[in-house]
Amino acid sequence: MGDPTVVGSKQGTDDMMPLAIGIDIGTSGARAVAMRPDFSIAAQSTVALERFGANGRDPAVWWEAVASALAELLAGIDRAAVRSIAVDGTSGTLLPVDSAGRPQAEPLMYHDKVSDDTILAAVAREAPETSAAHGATSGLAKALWFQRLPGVARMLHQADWIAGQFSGRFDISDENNALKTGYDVEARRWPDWIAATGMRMEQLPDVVAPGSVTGRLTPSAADLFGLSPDVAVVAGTTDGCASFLATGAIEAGDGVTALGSSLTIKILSDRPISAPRYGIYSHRLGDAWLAGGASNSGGKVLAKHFSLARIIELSAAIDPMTDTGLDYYPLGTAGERFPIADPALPPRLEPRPQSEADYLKAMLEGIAAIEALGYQRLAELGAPKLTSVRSVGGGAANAAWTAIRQRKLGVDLLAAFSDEAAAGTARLALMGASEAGLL
Ligand SMILES: Nc1ncnc2c1ncn2[C@@H]1O[C@H](COP(=O)(O)OP(=O)(O)O)[C@@H](O)[C@H]1O
Ligand SMILES: O=C(CO)[C@H](O)[C@H](O)COP(=O)(O)O
Repeated sequence: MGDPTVVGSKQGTDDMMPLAIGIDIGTSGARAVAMRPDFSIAAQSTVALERFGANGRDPAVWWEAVASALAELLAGIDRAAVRSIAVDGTSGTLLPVDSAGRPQAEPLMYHDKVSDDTILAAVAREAPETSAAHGATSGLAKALWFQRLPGVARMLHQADWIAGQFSGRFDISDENNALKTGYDVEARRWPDWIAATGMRMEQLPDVVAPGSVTGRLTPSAADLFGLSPDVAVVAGTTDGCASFLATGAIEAGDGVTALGSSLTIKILSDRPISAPRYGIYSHRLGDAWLAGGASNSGGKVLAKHFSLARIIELSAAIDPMTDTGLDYYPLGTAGERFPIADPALPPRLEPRPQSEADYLKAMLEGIAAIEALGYQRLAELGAPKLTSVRSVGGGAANAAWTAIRQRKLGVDLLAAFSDEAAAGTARLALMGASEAGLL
């Protein structure tokens, strides 16, 4: 992916270097990053979804937020320098569209569950033990649910649909988004067992590697943003993979922990590791693999008990070098995906100490223990030895938590090149522009 140490963040229009744009459509908003070929960031922008209404599951709201973030980004750079655009989105969010890309139902978001027993039984029966398509939140379960609707031509992931607004293509996805919909990333095709679940194969999107060019801007998208119709649209990825790429981690054994609303960990591996019994799956990136999983623990649990201001205030009073010994497993509600896959796992947040700072500290310790267990499970299953961890997400800024994690993980915690998923996706946009000879 190039040398992540070549950095230098400069805002403005003072150079004529070509630019690639990465767009991240996430749980709370849309972000855009313009990146130069040396991976330095020329400009970035953020727009909250709520600016366009409270319904974060309305594709029209996603697009308004993306269009607004892109317009803001383009106002600060030379539009003629833009060569390519790629998009990442929440992993496992699916929507059914007609042949013109019009949504045929409200999307099912990444955390939505399909509760139809026939669908879940069909996937459980047909999917190989190692498939990431198992479970009620999988993309495949959602596709099987949606295919009952009339008028559906294709199932698209959130990132595919946004990219389609740029390219006019509503029939294509990337290997990372397709993983949880059952795509076989080792054989690089939709496997035959999917048809046996009852899925209409023609409704699944074509799949290409992240970073491949899928088309050019439509004349209307080019007009809307004042960009050349030669700008390449490049296959993107999931938000989790994009966050990994943004950090600049490139060596086998490099780990990345995302301390956002949830806790996601990934390690760069020379082989895929798949163990749905622990919620572990592997995304493919070229000939390397991002092995890991996502826990339901994380910042959302902290936010249930403390305001952000209180977290910051209390964290300053925490001594990270001692342990409370409370052994919490912080969850918002019962149910965990990784490193323990148990839909009924209860939260463990007792006994409650008198001091509020100790209560927060015990939660931070508990989340750090889940993170350490996650990396340990990956090692047990054959992942390379963990050599370092880079951190992204809101919790990465908490110094007391970082010190607690350092003790529990026992490896160097390194600075991330960027903690914006959009910067990881901009790297894919650069790959595509390079492939198309546009740099
Ligand atoms: N200083 C902090 N210490 C601990 N947690 C924090 C801190 N700042 C933010 N958070 C947590 O990070 C989460 C937001 O992180 P972010 O990466 O923006 O989330 P998202 O996954 O929704 O994109 C919130 O749930 C919040 O509780
Ligand atoms: O919880 C999520 C929603 O933001 C993440 O998308 C997800 O857990 C990470 O998935 P992946 O590893 O496939 O990128």
